[in-house]
Amino acid sequence: MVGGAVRDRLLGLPVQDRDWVVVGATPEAMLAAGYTAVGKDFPVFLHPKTHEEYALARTERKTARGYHGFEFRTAPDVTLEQDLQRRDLTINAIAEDETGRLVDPYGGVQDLQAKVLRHVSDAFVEDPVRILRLARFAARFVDFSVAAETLMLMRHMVEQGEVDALVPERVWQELSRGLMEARPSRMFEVLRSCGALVRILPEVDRLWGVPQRAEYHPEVDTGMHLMMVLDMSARLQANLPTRFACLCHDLGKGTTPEELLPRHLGHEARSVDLLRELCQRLRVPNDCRELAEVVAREHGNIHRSGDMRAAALVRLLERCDGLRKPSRFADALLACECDARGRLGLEHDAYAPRPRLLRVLQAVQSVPTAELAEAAVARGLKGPQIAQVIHQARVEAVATLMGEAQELGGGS
Ligand SMILES: Nc1ccn([C@@H]2O[C@H](COP(=O)(O)OP(=O)(O)OP(=O)(O)O)[C@@H](O)[C@H]2O)c(=O)n1
Repeated sequence: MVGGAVRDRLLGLPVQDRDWVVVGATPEAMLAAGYTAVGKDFPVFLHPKTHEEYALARTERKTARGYHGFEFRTAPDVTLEQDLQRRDLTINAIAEDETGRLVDPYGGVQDLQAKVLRHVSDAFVEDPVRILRLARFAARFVDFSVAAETLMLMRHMVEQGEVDALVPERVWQELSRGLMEARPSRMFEVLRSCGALVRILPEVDRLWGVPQRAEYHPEVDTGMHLMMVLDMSARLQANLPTRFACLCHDLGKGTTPEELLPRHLGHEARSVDLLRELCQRLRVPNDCRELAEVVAREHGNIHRSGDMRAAALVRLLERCDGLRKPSRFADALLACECDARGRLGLEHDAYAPRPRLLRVLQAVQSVPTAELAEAAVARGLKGPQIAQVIHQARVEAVATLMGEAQELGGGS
C-alpha cells in the first residue's frame, strides 16, 4: 500500500482510497491473475474483488515541458524504492506491506512527525503539478511547513517556466481542491512564496500591497483581506462555488487607478470583467463562474441592503435572479458574509443582511405570481403591465415583511 492511504493512516485520519504498488510483475501476469487494466497513461489495474488500484512499480523520466511530457518504464526489475523515489513528497512516499511493515527509504515518517512537506528527490521537478499539489497539502495539513530546500526548488521550477506549461484543467483541478481544504489561504501563500501565483492567477497576486480604507478594512491590505475571506469560507463550510466567488469578489481592486486609493470606486464591475477572463483561461465550471459574477457585482449592494427600502430590495433580488435560483442566491449571501467577517477583528460579528435577505426572498416567493398574472390577463392587461403588477405585489410583500419586522422589534 502506498501514497495517501499510508500517510493518512499514520496521521490517524480516515483513509479514503487505498493505492497499491506491485513489484516483480508484468501486465500479462496481472491480467492472468484476474485484474482489469484501467491505466490510460500508466499500467494500472483494478483488483477483481476490491476494485482498488494496483499500479506496476515504475520509474519516470521527463521528455518535454508540461503535463504530458513523460516517459515511464515499468519492468519486473523496477524496485519499490525506485517507485517511491519518483513520487512527490516524502510523506507520500511511504509504503506498507501486508504485514504492516513500513518501507520508508526517504524519511517520510520523520517528516510526518516533524510536520514538514519535503520533496523526495530531484524527480519532483519532472511534474510541475506537484507545486500545486504541495500548496494544496499545505492548505489541508495546516500545521505543516514547507522545507526550505523544497521551496527553493519550486522557485527554480517557476523561473524555468514550468508552471506556464500546465494545462488549464490541471490547474483548476488542484486549485479547486485546495479551495475546499481547511485553510485555503495557505495554498495561496505557498504559491505566492514560490512565484507561481503571479503566473497562474496574476489578478489575485496583484492584490497584495493594495490598500483599502481602514475604517471598513482594519487589515488594510487587499491580499490579506482576501485570505481572511477564504479562510472564513472554509470555517463556514461553504461549497466550492461560494469559495470561488470569495476568491474573485475583489479582483477589481487590483486595477483601481492609483489616485483613487485607498478607495475603490467601481471595483465591482472591474472584478466581473477580470473574473470572466480568469474563468475562460482556466475553464472554470459555469456554476462557479455564475455565482462569482453575482457576488462580484452585488456584494457592496448586499452589504448595504439594510438601508434599502422594499422596492430596492426587490430589484436587488431580481438582479441576482434569486427567485429562479434561490440556492445560488443563498450561496451569494454566504459569500458576502465571508467577505464581511473576513476582516481583522470582525470575525465574530453577526452579518444581518444574510438572514434578512433570506426572509425577503421568502416573502417574494410567497407572492402568487400565476394567480396575479391570470387576474391581470382577465382585466385585459398586456405583457409589461402584467410584469409591473407582479413586481408591485412583490414590493408590497416585502414592505409588509419589513413593517412586521419593525413591529417585532427593530427590523433586524
Ligand atoms: N503528481 C503526482 C501525483 C501523485 N503522486 C503520488 O501518487 C500518490 C497518489 O496520488 P493521489 O491519489 O493523487 O493523491 P494522494 O496522496 O492520495 O492525496 P489525496 O488525499 O489528495 O487523494 C501520491 O501519494 C504520490 O505518492 C506523485 O508523486 N505526483
